[in-house]
Amino acid sequence: MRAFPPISARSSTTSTSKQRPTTETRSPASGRRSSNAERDRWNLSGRRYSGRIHPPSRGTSILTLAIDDLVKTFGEVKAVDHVSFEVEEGAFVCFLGPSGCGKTTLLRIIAGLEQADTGAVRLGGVDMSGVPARKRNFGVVFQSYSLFPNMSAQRNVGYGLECRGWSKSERQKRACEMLDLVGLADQARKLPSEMSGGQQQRVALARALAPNPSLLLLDEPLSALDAKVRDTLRQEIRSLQQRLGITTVMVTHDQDEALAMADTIVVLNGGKIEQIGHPRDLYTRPASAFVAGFIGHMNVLPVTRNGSGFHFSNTILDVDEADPGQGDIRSLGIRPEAIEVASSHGANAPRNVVPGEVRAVTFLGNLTRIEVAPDAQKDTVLTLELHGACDIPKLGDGLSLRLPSHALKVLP
Ligand SMILES: Nc1ncnc2c1ncn2[C@@H]1O[C@H](COP(=O)(O)OP(=O)(O)OP(=O)(O)O)[C@@H](O)[C@H]1O
Repeated sequence: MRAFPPISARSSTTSTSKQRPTTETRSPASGRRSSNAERDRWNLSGRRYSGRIHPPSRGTSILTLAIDDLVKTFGEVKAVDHVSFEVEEGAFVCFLGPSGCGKTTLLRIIAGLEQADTGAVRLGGVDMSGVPARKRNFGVVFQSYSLFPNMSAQRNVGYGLECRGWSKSERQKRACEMLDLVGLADQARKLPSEMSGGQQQRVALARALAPNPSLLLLDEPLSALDAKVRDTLRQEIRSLQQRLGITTVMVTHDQDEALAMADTIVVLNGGKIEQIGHPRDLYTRPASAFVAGFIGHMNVLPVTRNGSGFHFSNTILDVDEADPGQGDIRSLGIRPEAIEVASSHGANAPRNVVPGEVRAVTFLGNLTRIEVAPDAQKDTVLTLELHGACDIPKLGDGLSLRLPSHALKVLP
């Protein structure tokens, strides 16, 4: 696997190497390591691909995407508010955040479909500000597949190549290659109306990849699809992106999608970056209560603090976290899967044990989610998850919860 991280916050060290990063992938067929050329010949479903996908002709330079202090306002709304970061070539980056946080505006500025008020977008050190969208050689896939309804899948894929000067035979050959790549070789003559949503989005992806773009931009490409298709296509897009080594930026408001697909997630809130990091780091070390609540579920415990430690609901909580600091700490966080069931206790529960009452039990197949209202603080419901075959409590049961000191996080 390629060394990580592929993206760096502006303040961190940027890559100055001129060598293309080496990506090592294993052939799904043989399990052995593949060369770049070989890697190009698998299609979306991981099957051998019969044609040839030419890697983008970028020489040996690294095409780092640099977002430099971008600002975009619409009237009173600051959609993008001094955003800066860098994406190294070959990375898969997700913009994640609630509705209206500026994800799409940021992506559209990168694509050249929106003009920033100030700041710059650079690719491989070249300022793209004056370059119109159609000349940027970026592939873009939108939520609404945006296919021409009167054109076959093959013509849709080849369409963008015409204005790039490809001959008819080259276009046809390329379109067939690309449809093969996305597992639709046998659907080339179908109209979009004769295809499923998932197939149409594969055609849109094939069209975006056809001109060998230097950057792939995906704007909620899976949100119109049903859950099962979305899940399959999610894995296929990620696997294809890794095989082609194409730098990809995807907008999503679906945290599961971002966690499953991205090398790096940029969490946005109100036009600003809340945190940038590897999905695991965001989950285990959220930089703010906002990130903690947005990436997975986090139980937030309002606490007071005195000499003996943190106090929550008549319980003293020990926290391992190194030097939680002397600042004004008002809340601690703990993930549902980190909470354990303790043996029953009355009012004099030991440290880190919170007695309560079961308020909700939800069976979710592989796990059961339980909500517990602490006896001494009934308005702060704690959620925990029980896996496998274990005694599942019933509504109204008394249940004591252990909040391990190592799992409690100080929330800034
Ligand atoms: N063309 C526009 N004119 C006016 N306001 C706009 C325009 N485009 C976006 N906005 C505003 O800018 C802010 C950011 O919008 P944007 O579409 O980038 O958010 P988003 O995070 O992609 O949201 P969603 O997930 O709902 O698509 C919002 O307040 C939105 O209303």
